[in-house]
Amino acid sequence: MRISILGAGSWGTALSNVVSDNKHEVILWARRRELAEEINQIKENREYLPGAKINSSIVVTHDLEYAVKNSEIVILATPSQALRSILREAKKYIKNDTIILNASKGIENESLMRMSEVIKEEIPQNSQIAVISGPSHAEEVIRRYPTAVVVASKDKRVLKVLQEVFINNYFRVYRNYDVIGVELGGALKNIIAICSGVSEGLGYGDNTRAALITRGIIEIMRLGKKLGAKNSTFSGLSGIGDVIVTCSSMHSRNRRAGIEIGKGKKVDEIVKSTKMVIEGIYATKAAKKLSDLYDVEMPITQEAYKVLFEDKDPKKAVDDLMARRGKIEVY
Ligand SMILES: NC(=O)C1=CN([C@@H]2O[C@H](COP(=O)(O)OP(=O)(O)OC[C@H]3O[C@@H](n4cnc5c(N)ncnc54)[C@H](OP(=O)(O)O)[C@@H]3O)[C@@H](O)[C@H]2O)C=CC1
Ligand SMILES: O=C(CO)COP(=O)(O)O
Repeated sequence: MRISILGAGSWGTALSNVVSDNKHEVILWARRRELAEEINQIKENREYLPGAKINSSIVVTHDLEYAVKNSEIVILATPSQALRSILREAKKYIKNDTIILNASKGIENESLMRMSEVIKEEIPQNSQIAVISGPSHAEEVIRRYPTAVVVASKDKRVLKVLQEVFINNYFRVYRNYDVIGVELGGALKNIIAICSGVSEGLGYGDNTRAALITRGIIEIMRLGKKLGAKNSTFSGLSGIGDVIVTCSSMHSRNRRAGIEIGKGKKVDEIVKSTKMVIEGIYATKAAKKLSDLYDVEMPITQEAYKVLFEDKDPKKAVDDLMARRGKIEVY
């Protein structure tokens, strides 16, 4: 199949290699011409995944029309807040029967929409929309470390096609019909990953991380339920699986940002110091709004918002979480 991947950051590059390993024709779109040319030349994305070669058959281009035209699958692997604008440019080249797969993990801050909702709104005539999510750091996928993810779509045929396209001996793909749950898990776990980092930066240990992971997934479930997700999805790869990996991995940009915040660095400084996307910052903004809008109890998210956007002292945020009245352990 001819597969286009939009976004030549870490994830787009790693996913390109997976489908290329499975012998598909892969075109990777980079927004900067220089980056496209460099990857084509040295067969490595030195900026985002240094030290890992990509397959020589992958074509990297800056030409969006060339990238997208005639593709049977288009994968969106850009930061979530940029997805709509890229889709607006690309949609005139996308055929109505092309499968559109969202690989980005976020919620649009303005509209509070999930990425598949943004896709549906921009390309209403296309119903073959899906999402891929799960515990999958690009740095490990590019090195072919065994990884398991989930694809979700309402369309049974689309799910089968995507599972077949991605699955191989190091990339195991499960199917799920719960698009809402899979997408929300991927977006909201980034908030908990930042908090886990903050806790580490403050000098706290494994108990605190385990508490954040467990109570964090409960917050995600509460909001998910309100938004129409299935509870069981959050015990899967795109829920607890992704919370675990991002809260504990040295690869997680969200966790690393949290560590810096816990050590006293300002959020603006952290964002300026990296070209890599820290999705949890945007997810916190969206989730706080959703929590208020739907009256869903999300104390960790609310404290994360205060730390990220209202300059609250992270130590005080933890103290305030611990000082909440005693409760029964219920969802
Ligand atoms: N990294 C990972 O392991 C995983 C990431 N994801 C998700 O994939 C998505 C992409 O992340 P990832 O690949 O890691 O990102 P990176 O931080 O590695 O790279 C960012 C990419 O986005 C591009 N970009 C940045 N801002 C814009 C913009 N305004 N418009 C268009 N393109 C832009 C950059 O282009 P340029 O180089 O020109 O600045 C670069 O290609 C995120 O939603 C992330 O959560 C999902 C699973 C795993
Ligand atoms: O989603 C990811 C792994 O599953 C990537 O997490 P970070 O964006 O925190 O690096």
